[in-house]
Amino acid sequence: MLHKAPTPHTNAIFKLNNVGFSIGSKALVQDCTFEVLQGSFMGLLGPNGAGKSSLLRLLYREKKPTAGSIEAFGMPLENWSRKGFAAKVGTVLQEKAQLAGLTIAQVAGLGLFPLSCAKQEEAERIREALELVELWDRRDENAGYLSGGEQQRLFFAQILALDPEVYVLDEPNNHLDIYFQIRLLDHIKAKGKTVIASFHDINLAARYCDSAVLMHESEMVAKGPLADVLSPERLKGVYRVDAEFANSAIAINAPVNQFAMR
Ligand SMILES: Nc1ncnc2c1ncn2[C@@H]1O[C@H](COP(=O)(O)OP(=O)(O)OP(=O)(O)O)[C@@H](O)[C@H]1O
Repeated sequence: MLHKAPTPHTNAIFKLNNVGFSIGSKALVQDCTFEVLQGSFMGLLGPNGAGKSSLLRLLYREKKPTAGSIEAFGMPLENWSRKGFAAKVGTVLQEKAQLAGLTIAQVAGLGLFPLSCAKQEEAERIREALELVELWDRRDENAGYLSGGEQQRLFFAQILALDPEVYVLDEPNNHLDIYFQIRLLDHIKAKGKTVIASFHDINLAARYCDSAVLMHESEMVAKGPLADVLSPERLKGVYRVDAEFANSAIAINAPVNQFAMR
């Protein structure tokens, strides 16, 4: 459990101070204290059910913390107007909206409302984003018929059309083939924007993240450079694998028998 006060940074985009989120008696997030610095690409790591999506939900304001506080751009998160916040912080989420009845181009433009830009600029943003995810030629098709990976590319197009200051990505590589995983995340990384993204693939995280927060059973158990966060002890205790993370890659020997660990 980490209870240290956050060190002051003038360029912190998000500042979390002992943040917690519970539903009834169940704690989904506990004692999270860290900062997301401007221009950093931060990975949110941890096994299934660790609390990664729940924490991201607090950052993009789908839920409110039940303990602690979050600041965004130097202001309490709850003080931001919906439109002001939506212009600065974009998301690609695990849960997918219902797309049936909307065209691919319409879905790509759904995130643009906070910009209030002219129709022509809107159209250009949508075109550029759909070309990038290679769905421009299919722009008039029903988005509801897209495959899982194609839908994920469309959600990338949505955030890329907006191109916010902060990208909040919940398992961005979900459903994507290896080409699009690399193409889309390379593109976002090259922008130099602030990114906080949850990952299951540690090697993919290593390619992009300059820092990481590791969660386990709803608590933050480590933060810092990825290589420090993913020590062999933590890989064993948190991920339950006998493995070593070195030279930006993970070498897994074997899963750890949880009964043998007790
Ligand atoms: N509405 C809810 N009510 C009760 N428990 C919930 C609710 N939503 C999530 N949980 C539980 O909270 C825990 C954390 O879930 P969360 O989705 O944040 O984990 P995660 O780290 O993103 O997992 P994964 O890697 O499997 O996507 C899980 O045990 C989940 O079952």
